[in-house]
Amino acid sequence: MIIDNHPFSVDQGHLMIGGLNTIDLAKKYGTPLYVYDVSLIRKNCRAFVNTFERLDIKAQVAYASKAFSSIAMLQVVKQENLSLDVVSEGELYTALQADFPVERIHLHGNNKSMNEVNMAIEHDIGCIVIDNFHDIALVDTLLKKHDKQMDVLMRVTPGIESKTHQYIMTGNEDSKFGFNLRNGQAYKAFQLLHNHPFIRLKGLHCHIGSQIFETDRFLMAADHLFAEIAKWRELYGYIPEVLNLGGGFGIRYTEEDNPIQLSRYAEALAEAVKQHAAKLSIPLPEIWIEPGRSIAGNAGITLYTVGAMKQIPGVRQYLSVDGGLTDNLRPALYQAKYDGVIANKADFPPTQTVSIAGKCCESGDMLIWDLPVPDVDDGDILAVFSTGAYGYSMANHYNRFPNPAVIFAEDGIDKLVVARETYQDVVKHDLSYE
Ligand SMILES: Cc1ncc(COP(=O)(O)O)c(C=O)c1O
Ligand SMILES: N[C@@H](CCCC[NH3+])C(=O)O
Repeated sequence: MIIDNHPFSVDQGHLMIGGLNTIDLAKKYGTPLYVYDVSLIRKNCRAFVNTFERLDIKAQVAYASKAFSSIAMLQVVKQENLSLDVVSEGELYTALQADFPVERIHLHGNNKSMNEVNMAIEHDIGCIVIDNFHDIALVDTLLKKHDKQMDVLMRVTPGIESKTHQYIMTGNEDSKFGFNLRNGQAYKAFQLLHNHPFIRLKGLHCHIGSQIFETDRFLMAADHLFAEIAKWRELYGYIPEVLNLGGGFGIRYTEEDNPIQLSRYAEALAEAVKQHAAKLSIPLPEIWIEPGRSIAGNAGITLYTVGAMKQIPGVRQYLSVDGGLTDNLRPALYQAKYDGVIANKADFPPTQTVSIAGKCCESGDMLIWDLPVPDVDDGDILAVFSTGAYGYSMANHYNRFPNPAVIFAEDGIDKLVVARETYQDVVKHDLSYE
């Protein structure tokens, strides 16, 4: 049985993932628990890689590790031959611990520190994405100090409002990211970077936002980028080797979402870049993309144990679980919607509508509003779907909750890949004042 397009089966009423029974996993590892179907992570990686291969286009698919970074995750991404986008020393450190090939790591960030850039240069990572004039000065100084050269991309802001939540738009005019194309900042930055003695400007980068369903805004971004490239080419003879069009490809969280197939994003971008390059009579640049959510999102679920239930007659039935905004901040931060199922009654017909509350001391700590469910008992297991991206990675310690464990499930084998935090972990940096 397929539930709402999520490729999870049901066996004797129990939700299965990666060939494993979610109820057994909840018993073995406790809840809340993040569980990933590793074969789905691999399938998502391959959807992009295979499309570019089929189109015979030189490309790099860089997993945006902010979506979910852990050593095991990056090892899977490495096995699938993807590249990697990191935005901090912590993400870069995790990549190094996973023994990720350094030449395929790209460093982002709108306020890179000296330590971050030093670490990137010392480890000879593949490329730094220059975001602003502060970055240019920093990278210039540190490359001189190390007496090294480095490939960079220049991140530009095309001034496009993507159709998504305001907090996750990044290509609009009023954005903290990148050099604005419209007001001439990008052109100024280009003049500093072009023919620089240590910095090799390999091309341009643009990321318009996250959880975007249509291709039209990506194509619009490509139009803006090529208009600028045409100018730089005419004035300086510049030809980009790489064009990075970012990530942001939308996924299904609930039935309201209608994402297109991942391969169609890749096809649309490839076609647009091909056409523009032909029009300018320049060689086809290598196409890089940076999917995060579309690699990890649908592959992950979170299991919770149901506890208190509160009925307010004529108003609402609250059903509280043992996690909440500490393991999934997205509903509280973006009013994000999720779908779920009572995992030990996965094929039971719904008899009521409930709202799933977290256990944090916040009225806004609601995971799902109005979920149809069968009769629910204390101790039932709730599975929330599509929590694989920006769930664990945005987990926090509000109310001093320890972070949950992460399990990888593949071909019927479960593997603990991030241990559950203990209360000792929670207080481990606290110092006494007695
Ligand atoms: C520069 C950059 N690249 C890639 C991503 C990944 O986005 P998504 O997870 O939506 O694919 C982000 C996040 O929005 C980003 O800021
Ligand atoms: N954290 C966001 C996406 C981050 C985008 C990164 N620039 C989300 O959960 O939707």
